[in-house]
Amino acid sequence: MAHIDAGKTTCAERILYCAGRIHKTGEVHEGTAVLDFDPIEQKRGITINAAATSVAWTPSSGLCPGQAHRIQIVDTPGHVDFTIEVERSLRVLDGAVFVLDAASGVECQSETVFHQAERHGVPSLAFVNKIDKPGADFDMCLRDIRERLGIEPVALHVPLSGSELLDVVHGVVLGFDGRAVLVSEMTAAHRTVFDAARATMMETLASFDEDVLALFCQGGNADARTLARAIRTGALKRKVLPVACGSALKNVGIPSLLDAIVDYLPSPVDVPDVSGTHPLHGTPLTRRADEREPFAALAFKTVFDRAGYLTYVRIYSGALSTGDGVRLGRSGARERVGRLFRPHADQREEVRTAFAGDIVAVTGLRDVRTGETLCASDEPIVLERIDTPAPVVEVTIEPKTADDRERLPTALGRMLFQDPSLLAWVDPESGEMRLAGMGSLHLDVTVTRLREDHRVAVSMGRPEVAYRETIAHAARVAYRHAKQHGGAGQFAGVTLAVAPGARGSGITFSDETVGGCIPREYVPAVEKGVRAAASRGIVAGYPVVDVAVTLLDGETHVKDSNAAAFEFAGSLAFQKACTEGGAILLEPYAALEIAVPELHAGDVIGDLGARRGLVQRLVPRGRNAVVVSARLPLAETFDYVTRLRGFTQGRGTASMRPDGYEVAPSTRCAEGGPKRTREGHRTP
Ligand SMILES: Nc1nc2c(ncn2[C@@H]2O[C@H](COP(=O)(O)OP(=O)(O)OP(=O)(O)O)[C@@H](O)[C@H]2O)c(=O)[nH]1
Repeated sequence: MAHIDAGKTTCAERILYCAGRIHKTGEVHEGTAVLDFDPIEQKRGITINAAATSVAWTPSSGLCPGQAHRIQIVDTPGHVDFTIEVERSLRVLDGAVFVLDAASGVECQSETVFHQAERHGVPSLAFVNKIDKPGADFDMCLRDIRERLGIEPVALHVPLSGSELLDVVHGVVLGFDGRAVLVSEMTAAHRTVFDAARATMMETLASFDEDVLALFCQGGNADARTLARAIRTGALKRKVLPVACGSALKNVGIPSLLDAIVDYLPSPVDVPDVSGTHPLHGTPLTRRADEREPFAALAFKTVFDRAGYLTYVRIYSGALSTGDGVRLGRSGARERVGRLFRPHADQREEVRTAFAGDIVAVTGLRDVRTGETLCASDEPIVLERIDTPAPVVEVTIEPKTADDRERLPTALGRMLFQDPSLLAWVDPESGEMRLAGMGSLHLDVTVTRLREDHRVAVSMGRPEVAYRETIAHAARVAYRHAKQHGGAGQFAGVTLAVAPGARGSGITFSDETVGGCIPREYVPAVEKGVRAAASRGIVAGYPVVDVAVTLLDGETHVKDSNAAAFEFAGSLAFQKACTEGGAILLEPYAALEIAVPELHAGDVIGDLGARRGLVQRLVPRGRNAVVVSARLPLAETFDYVTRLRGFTQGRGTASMRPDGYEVAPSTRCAEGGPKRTREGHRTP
């Protein structure tokens, strides 16, 4: 995982080469990388899909020399628009290699993905890539890791030149020639560098490892094994970040990176038991990564391919064989797996059985979406699902011909099934087809895919940001729903309080009723009604967020009250309360990082001011360059990169990520934002 262009794909290609999986390396910039196999990726020179593969690796040194290991690799995209690929990969991986560009250090998106890994409890290992590049600065990267990521780095290597590394754990010099590692003794000059790096390493490890601490206090030096063990403990507990370095392009440092993956990242058996819940009674359950345990796996990706749907699953416990029947964790539905494949980019190797720890692609599953649990029919479990980020940008799409119009629903249906960060709906007022995604690149790629993969040509309107709604102040309302003339009646009374919640808190619901004024079993129905109303919006049809809802009181009728009546009352009470609470529009914001030559910094800052941006930080980078960090409305970023290139003569680069919501200026609220209606437009 990494910021865009840090070198993930190049790194993964060299790993495949060094491990003997491929015999010739492909290049991203020539469109020949094995892992960027999709024609759209090759044309654009970026990764869009997370591609899975695996290699066999036998470390030559370290904690388990001579022991064969299998490393499963998922190469993720760096562009923020494809964040779902990172999210679903991190959800099922045991460790992450965090690739940095040695000349750029920790960039905006690197910070995001590192914290994403932290959120999933996934231990990381950093690889400072591109040490061959002019301006490469390994010490700056270590400083950035400490300051921006808030974790202590442990340098495993020190780059001696663009092609040689000093191995700080083993005290030798490493050179690289194709797949071979050339180990040589240190010279006197190397020794000075080594002593300083080793002392720093000992000091860092002594902060949590007793053995290293004892040696450190006596002024002694630890042997390589003691150090490696301490680094492993620190890395798995996420107390330190081991940092390897090299140049993927020049094939420097890759075998050492593979050794470090084996030594410092967890294997499936090191990962704590995977936890889930019983689908019926919700009781917590755990499973060990053991093939004798009942089968449990998580589907993390589905790809539509010539042979139908191909579902990628990570097996957590037990084993899965061709033709096995499986239960879907949530719905309890049964499906039968067809064939099993070990993926290698767009190639696959068929296997009969896969075990705990494996990542395999299976055919035959028709209704399995991202985040669905597959389990043994007699030992059901539901594993934690995969979070889907909310789309922030929308467009109108228009099929070009009658033929395209006819084929669009099927094609779009398949794309929505594969990509949970995409939404599509028909605007009930205008009858237009709307598409929402993570950014303009995401939508652009979707439209290209519709044309190239599904032969459906559509034109795309101007991208617009996806607004949200919230309330300005607290309110309290009582609502009574009574329909009691003739036949079966409907009665429910609900008193709700709404209050503005913290940004990013979504809708929180708490029940403070006493004395059984609303029977226990109807409280979830009230909550369901509230959430449904929130998703429909109050002022302009955008989802309502950041509201704390409290159920205070209610009324029940012995005969005429039921869940449907309470759901309806909850929904209406919430709508009324939000209207009284002054519903307002929120617009999405972006965090932006702009690297420019110093002489253009003034222009950049002036332009940001004109776009309602707030400059947060100005940090010098290398010689004569600065990095400007700013926050501005997402709507102001659509043509930013083109404009920036214009006024910096192509020398400025910018990267951004969505960064929450802020109240939209009142003029926009008065306009009601883009035209929306209330009913059901958000259903995919
Ligand atoms: N000088 C130098 N260039 C490199 C190195 N590694 C990769 N590159 C170049 O950097 C560019 C980006 O490399 P990729 O491997 O596509 O980077 P990525 O992180 O996979 O990119 P995305 O997946 O699109 O985010 C390509 O032009 C590579 O040739 C390196 O070690 N040194």
